[in-house]
Amino acid sequence: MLRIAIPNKGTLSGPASQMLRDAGYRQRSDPKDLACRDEGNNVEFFYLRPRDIATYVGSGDLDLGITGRDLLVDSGVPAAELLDLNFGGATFRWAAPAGTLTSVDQLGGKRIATAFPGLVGQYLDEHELKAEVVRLDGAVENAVRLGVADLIADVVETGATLRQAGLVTLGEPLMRSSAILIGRQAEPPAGAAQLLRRLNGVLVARNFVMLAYDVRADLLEQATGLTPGIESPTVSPLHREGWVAVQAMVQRSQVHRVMDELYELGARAILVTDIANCRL
Ligand SMILES: Nc1ncnc2c1ncn2[C@@H]1O[C@H](COP(=O)(O)OP(=O)(O)OP(=O)(O)O)[C@@H](O)[C@H]1O
Ligand SMILES: O=P(O)(O)OC[C@H]1O[C@H](OP(=O)(O)OP(=O)(O)O)[C@H](O)[C@@H]1O
Ligand SMILES: [Mg+2]
Repeated sequence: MLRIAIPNKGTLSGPASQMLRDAGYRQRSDPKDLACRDEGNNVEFFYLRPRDIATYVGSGDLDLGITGRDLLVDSGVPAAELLDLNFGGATFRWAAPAGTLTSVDQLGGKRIATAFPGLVGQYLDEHELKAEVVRLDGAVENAVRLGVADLIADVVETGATLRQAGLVTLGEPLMRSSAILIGRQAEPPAGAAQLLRRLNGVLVARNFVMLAYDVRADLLEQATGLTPGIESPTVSPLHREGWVAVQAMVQRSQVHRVMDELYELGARAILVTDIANCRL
């Protein structure tokens, strides 16, 4: 039975369970449950702190896990990223009170508050900078005004927490994070192929829609140029002489532009449908 670690609390917890549900797996019904067996799919889920998940997967005690890329790097555990799950996106950034620091070259000798000392330490080593890392558990944005640090390094999603604390970001992000599926090594463990196929199916279903339209046959080349699909568009004859029906997958983020361009070309009956799931 495949044993998979997923976040029990926090930002990644709900979306991770939802993605697994969308992929056809059973999930806990009580948020206090710490494990859930899905006999039909031969999988058991263990609900753990996202920060601890790399430890269980890196040691080989669990086969796979869902955690944040920043948490994996921070842990220092040599586990491998198998798949970007495309939720829980955030950057990890330096921030300081406005008007104090202007460049990351000034980090040397400063006190840096963070809940990610591994990630920050790695950056400082790589850039041959010496600074004091003040390890905190959370609410890191308070550290500067309370006097324990000169700047912070923390997760930034909307930037609202930084603004409220009077902090501004400094330099480029240390990293861009999102939820990822991790394994002990780059080669997925035995029995993981079905899970990976299903998760990829959910990712594609979320990112693409199915577009269908009718177009004059002499405009088909131009129309399919706008909707090349993933492999190739499906073209079917229409009862109406000289017209064809086309179906193709289109990126959800592009669909309105593509519909406008198809309409201008002369396509009609342009319909968009959500894809519930797929295997490509
Ligand atoms: N707005 C956000 N706040 C915190 N973490 C976020 C946010 N958006 C994405 N993440 C990601 O979620 C992971 C942190 O999750 P974790 O559960 O450890 O903290 P949390 O969601 O802040 O919960 P808590 O602090 O209440 O324990 C990291 O990978 C981080 O990049
Ligand atoms: O850019 P934003 O959208 O404001 O989000 C980022 C903030 O949210 C998280 O804090 P959380 O609420 O989890 O509190 P914590 O610091 O105690 O973990 C994170 O640690 C940042 O402080
Ligand atoms: Mg938090």
